[in-house]
Amino acid sequence: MEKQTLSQFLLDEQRLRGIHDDEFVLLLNDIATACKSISRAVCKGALNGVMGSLECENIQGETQKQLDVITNDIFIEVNQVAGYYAGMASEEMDAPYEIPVNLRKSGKYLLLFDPLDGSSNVNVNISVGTIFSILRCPEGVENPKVKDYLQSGITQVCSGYALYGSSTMLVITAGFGVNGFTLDNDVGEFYLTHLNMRVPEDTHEFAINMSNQKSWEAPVKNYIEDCLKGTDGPRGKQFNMRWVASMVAEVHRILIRGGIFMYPVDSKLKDKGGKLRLMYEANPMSFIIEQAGGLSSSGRQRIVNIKPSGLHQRVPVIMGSKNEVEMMCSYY
Ligand SMILES: O=P(O)(O)OC[C@H]1O[C@](O)(COP(=O)(O)O)[C@@H](O)[C@@H]1O
Ligand SMILES: [Mg+2]
Ligand SMILES: [Mg+2]
Repeated sequence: MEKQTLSQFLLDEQRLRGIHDDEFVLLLNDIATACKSISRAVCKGALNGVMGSLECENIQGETQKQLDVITNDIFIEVNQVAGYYAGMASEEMDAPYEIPVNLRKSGKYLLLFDPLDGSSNVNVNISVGTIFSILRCPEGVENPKVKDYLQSGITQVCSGYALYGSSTMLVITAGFGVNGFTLDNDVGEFYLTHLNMRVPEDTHEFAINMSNQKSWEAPVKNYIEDCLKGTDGPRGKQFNMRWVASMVAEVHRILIRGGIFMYPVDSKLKDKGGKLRLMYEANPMSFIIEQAGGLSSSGRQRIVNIKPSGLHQRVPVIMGSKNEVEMMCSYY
């Protein structure tokens, strides 16, 4: 079988379907480059001396940067050079990052990202990832402010994630289905390995942090209770459970074999609105899941319809196999 690189795939889509402009193809290549670089940093693990989750001193007494910060810097550095973005916002930065004036060119887009998702897993060698979302910069805005980023998920031009697991994968959507690419480390290229990914409509596997059970809202409690009753309960089937504590790994599993992923609001999170961030996690992953035929909801509304009120806003998240998400939401 002929292997197709990410660039070849994007150029083919551009030529055959006329769906991307040159700038967009180049911009996705930069995202891929940043993810390759992060993959190297993550894979080096303790050899890089950056496994700690807090700033700490290495054996030479030098202050080490935590991997969250290193991956954030990589993402900015690689993606700002070409000048396609008017600005960037990250889970790791309080305020939007302003692109230096000498690097600003067309500046058509805004880039939002979670550079290291599942970071609590990094020093125990469990899969982590990077999540990104691309929005259009409002017309005529050269130096975007927070309000310019506060666009509903439905307006995303593109979103995706990189998963640093047993292999490194890049999974993207630009609103025309979802495609997955696997990094060939020998060549340093992402190759198309998962064409037109689809989430199976039914599942008997849920993912939720069960340790929060006593703090959940009634609909979540009732839904999980019914799942746990197995073949004798109202669902009439035995459920399996997974919890990696890396949203990227969880969503990837669901894309491959179906499932439902939930991080609902609970009494501990009520003041914050939820655990996961709308702009950096919930929206980009919802775009992917919906483009693959799944559903994504806060329990009360479609996530991509939420009008953001803040850059770091948090929301409840329920996403995955269509029929199971519909069933879960019916408990609300
Ligand atoms: O440790 P918990 O409460 O189970 O939370 C796990 C969730 O938190 C996250 O790790 C949050 O992401 P960050 O690591 O980017 O902060 C998700 O990936 C994951 O689903
Ligand atoms: Mg995250
Ligand atoms: Mg993170």
